Amino acid sequence: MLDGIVAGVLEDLAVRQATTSEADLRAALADVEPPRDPMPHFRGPGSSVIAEVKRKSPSKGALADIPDPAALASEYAAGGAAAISVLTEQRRFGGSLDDLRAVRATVDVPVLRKDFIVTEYQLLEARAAGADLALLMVVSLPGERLRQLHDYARELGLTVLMEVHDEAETARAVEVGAELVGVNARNLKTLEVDLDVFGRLAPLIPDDRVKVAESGIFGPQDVERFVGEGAGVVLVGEALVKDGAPREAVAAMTGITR
Ligand SMILES: O=C(O)c1ccccc1NCC(=O)[C@H](O)[C@H](O)COP(=O)(O)O
Repeated sequence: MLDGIVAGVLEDLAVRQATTSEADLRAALADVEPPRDPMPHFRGPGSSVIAEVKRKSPSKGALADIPDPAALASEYAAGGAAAISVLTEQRRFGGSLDDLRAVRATVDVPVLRKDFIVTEYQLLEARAAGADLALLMVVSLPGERLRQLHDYARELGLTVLMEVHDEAETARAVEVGAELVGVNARNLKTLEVDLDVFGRLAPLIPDDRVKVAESGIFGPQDVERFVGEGAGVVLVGEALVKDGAPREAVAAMTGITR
């Protein structure tokens, strides 16, 4: 599954690279607002929510139309979301960098580019589109590539959300110095969701890092569980895009303490 997604991402990337050079993106950086730092909020008391704009997914198919991603993001922000995640992958998730631009221009909170990032170009593209954070998935970045992309993202001023799903990936994320470590309950190879993964991996992440619980979160009771296991932040997609009252749904998951 993951290999297929990344192959499609690389094909689409080649098309964009043919029309927009790295030099063009670098020039565009001059006109972009400076990055917003999510870490002070993430380190504050109680649970922070990263609320996701997600139209469809390989595991669940169509989730929500979302004709106006900026309007949905505004509702999330009004509910107290600490950051907005925008899935920019097009083929499987129906997202785009235009979604990210629209969201970033509308909300005041930091915005995450959620995509399958395996090249420096994609990081440059993210920042040029206004992203404040970028996702790096340890599983997709072998050897030195993880450190190289992490360091490059930091040079661009991006906060890295480094995603792991097992013990070996967690050790690599910690070793690289990731400040924000996301434990994805979803196995991206099988798409199975196992909510016990966070409790298993969280003790392997030093307490000076911020721990993010990702995927399969459907309400405050799930957030309470993950906060109890050490999460400072939860990342929620499906439950929020399908909720008729996203502002209230975010508010109910925000500020939960141990
Ligand atoms: O969501 C999927 O089916 C998926 C499949 C393959 C790779 C990534 C996938 N999702 C990305 C995410 O990590 C989630 O969108 C995010 O954690 C929110 O999950 P959820 O709250 O369960 O929608």
